Amino acid sequence: MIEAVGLTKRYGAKTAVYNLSFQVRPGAVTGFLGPNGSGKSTTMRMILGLDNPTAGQVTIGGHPYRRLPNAPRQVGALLDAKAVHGGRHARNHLLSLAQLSGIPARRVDEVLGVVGLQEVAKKRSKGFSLGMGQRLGIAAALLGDPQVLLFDEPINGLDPEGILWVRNLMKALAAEGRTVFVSSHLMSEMAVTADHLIVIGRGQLLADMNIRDFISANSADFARVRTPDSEPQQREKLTSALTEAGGQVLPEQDGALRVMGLPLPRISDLAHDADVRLWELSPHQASLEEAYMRMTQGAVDYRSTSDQRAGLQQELPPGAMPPVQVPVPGQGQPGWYAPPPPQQGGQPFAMPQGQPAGPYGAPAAPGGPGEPNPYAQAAPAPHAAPDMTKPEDAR
Ligand SMILES: Nc1ncnc2c1ncn2[C@@H]1O[C@H](COP(=O)(O)OP(=O)(O)OP(=O)(O)O)[C@@H](O)[C@H]1O
Repeated sequence: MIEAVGLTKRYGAKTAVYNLSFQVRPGAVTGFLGPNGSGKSTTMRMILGLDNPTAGQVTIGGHPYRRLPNAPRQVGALLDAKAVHGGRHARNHLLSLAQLSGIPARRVDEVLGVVGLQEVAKKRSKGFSLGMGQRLGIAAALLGDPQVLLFDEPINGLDPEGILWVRNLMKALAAEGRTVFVSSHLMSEMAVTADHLIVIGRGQLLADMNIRDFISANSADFARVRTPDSEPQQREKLTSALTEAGGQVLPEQDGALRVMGLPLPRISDLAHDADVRLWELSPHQASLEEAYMRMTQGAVDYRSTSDQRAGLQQELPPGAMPPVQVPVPGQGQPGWYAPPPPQQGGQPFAMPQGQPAGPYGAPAAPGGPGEPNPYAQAAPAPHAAPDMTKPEDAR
């Protein structure tokens, strides 16, 4: 198990991680999510003893990484797939790592088989594609057959087959009782890989919960309603009727309506009363991506603005209408993924039970690192898969 308590890291004036406390348990894939620059890599580096915490501590099996006996046999990690001596053959790279940790050479050939790089084992890694580099990094992580595995963005650059392979590998490792901690930005992938989620924003804990609970706590169920495409006035009429009845109505990109706050039979009755025909009326639950966007929208450091193409717009011919601006999720529309929170007038983020609220809904810092919270004034806010860890002939 990995356990962080009050973990804080500052780089000069920059607080990368603040008062982070969590546990990563064995036997599950734990996803580590957060916007760009939220402190995921810094946290992983501190877990692996590559950075010293400014305050707090993090242990693996009760010991800080640097005091773990024979750490490379207990903990494997993929942090930066590019951190490889490019002039070395893939096999030699793994051999040198194995020798440093007293791992027999035959294990190198095993892990090359597991990650599918046998054919290129004698090729220099500087000629490797991004995906091949990721596979080599994963091979290095598996070398010591460790009980604890950390992967920072393991599917970066992988093709669909590679992504599926990593997904099955993570699940298989967890099903063997290992601790698997994996960061990713690909929500659709996390939704099908992780059992548990730890979400951070601006270095602070936003959520630590089972993936199903996370989605239901951070998303409002809604109905998708569609009126005939050729009759926009029907859509407007229905929007007014639903809004008057207390529903919240948002346009979907494909012309349908997203309706919250009204049950499906009531929407049907209101449409009938307004003499509006429906082409679609369906229940919908938000995806992990939507739940995640809702939770992290107050903790994003880098936001895009819409491209005005100043001076580059072609003048419209006389009488021509400008094109209709279709809303694009995440672009200049902070509320797109974030309809009103499920709890009326409540805290927009799911809170770990029984903890007082800190900024962004993160737990406050009870007795934390003993310093003021640097963000206090900040912006508003398994079924067992086949054993993929062994070469096919050994399964
Ligand atoms: N060595 C360093 N010196 C100064 N600032 C740093 C250093 N390492 C990280 N930071 C800063 O700390 C913050 C957290 O960075 P970190 O790389 O941990 O985020 P991340 O969640 O892994 O981001 P991403 O998803 O983009 O990889 C960022 O603002 C980053 O600029």
